[in-house]
Amino acid sequence: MTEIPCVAVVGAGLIGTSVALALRERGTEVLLSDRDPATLALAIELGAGIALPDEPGEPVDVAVLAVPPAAVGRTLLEAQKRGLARFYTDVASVKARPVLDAMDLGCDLRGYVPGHPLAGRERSGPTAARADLFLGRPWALCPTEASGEEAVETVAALVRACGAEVHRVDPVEHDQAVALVSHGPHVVAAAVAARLENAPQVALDLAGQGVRDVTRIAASDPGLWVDILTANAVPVAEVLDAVAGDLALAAAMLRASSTARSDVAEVITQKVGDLLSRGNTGRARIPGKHGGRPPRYAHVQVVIPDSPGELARIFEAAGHAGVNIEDVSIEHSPGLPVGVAELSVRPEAAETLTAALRDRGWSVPVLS
Ligand SMILES: NC(=O)C1=CN([C@@H]2O[C@H](COP(=O)(O)OP(=O)(O)OC[C@H]3O[C@@H](n4cnc5c(N)ncnc54)[C@H](O)[C@@H]3O)[C@@H](O)[C@H]2O)C=CC1
Ligand SMILES: O=C(O)C(=O)Cc1ccc(O)cc1
Repeated sequence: MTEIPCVAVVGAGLIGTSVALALRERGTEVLLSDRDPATLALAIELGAGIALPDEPGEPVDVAVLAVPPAAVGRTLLEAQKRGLARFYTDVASVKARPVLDAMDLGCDLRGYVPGHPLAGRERSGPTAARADLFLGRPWALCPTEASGEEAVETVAALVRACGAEVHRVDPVEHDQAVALVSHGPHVVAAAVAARLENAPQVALDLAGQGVRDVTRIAASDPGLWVDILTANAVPVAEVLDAVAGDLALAAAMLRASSTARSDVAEVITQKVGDLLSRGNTGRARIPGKHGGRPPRYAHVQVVIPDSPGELARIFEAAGHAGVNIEDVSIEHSPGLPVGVAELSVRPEAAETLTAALRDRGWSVPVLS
């Protein structure tokens, strides 16, 4: 496997810091930069690497440009001007536009291998970064005709070092594909969530897991996403037109069914059923078990009363049991006297933690 001893990451946000943390775990030296000094300081504090010196030095093996799509071309040009790296890649969610920008700006394309990890989160910045973000996830590499073979091999080795799987795709084909599986769904999630903006409190109180699942990505940074969507405008518009067509038909059928004779209403609702069945088929085609992310942590769920200090007591109990809590999230429905804390721990510690919490009287459901 190609060795990558030293990498530079330009843009120390969610993706840049996650790449840096993943590579640090493998012993790679990482030099970080960000135009925002506070972001850079935070990424360094999190152990993602050290600051890239202002003065140019020896080129690193690979520079990862983890900036918004519209900034990729210029960032590549500046990095190449200072001789930052032997090879360059980016992580932008669109590929054709940054490649065109790089060409227009006169960048050297031989060492540049455009890339895109299909893994992310609805949060931005280094504090949301995770070393395991890319484990088992697809990562598109879209070499241009100018990309050299050594550049492609070295960037592919970096992707694998992050735990991801390389998929070589043409940039235009990539953009059409992600319009369907990422960018279109993002706008649909935002449109569903936007319905809740002025929703009555009673509706919000009744919100269950379904609406949370459908709208999770609607919590993402609008500024970044406007950049992504406008850089992939036509393919995304085509997906949205198709979704809008299905929705318009469903709405028309439902409205007609409410006033139609029962035999006609049955035919009409069948049309709605057809859409739901097509949805079942499409959903089943998404790679699941085999294409999914292998679990790194076990999750222990604890039912917690909504009272001050309860979470602190759980952490204390975990500490007494010698278990380190790697992550925690809390699911809480307003108005209910209890919530559920999900504690992420190393798999070998899950049993100890479960026993310790049950001993102290907490309810720890068995997870299937
Ligand atoms: N958010 C996600 O889930 C995913 C994002 N991406 C792509 O990764 C890239 C970065 O996105 P995130 O990490 O989510 O955003 P982020 O907002 O967390 O991080 C971007 C960082 O780049 C810095 N930056 C912006 N322009 C810069 C410049 N010219 N020079 C140096 N630093 C600069 C910002 O200060 C910020 O810290 C984008 O191109 C995005 O399309 C790819 C996969 C998933
Ligand atoms: O949060 C999620 O599940 C995502 O799917 C995030 C995401 C956002 C942008 C990308 O280009 C790729 C992945």
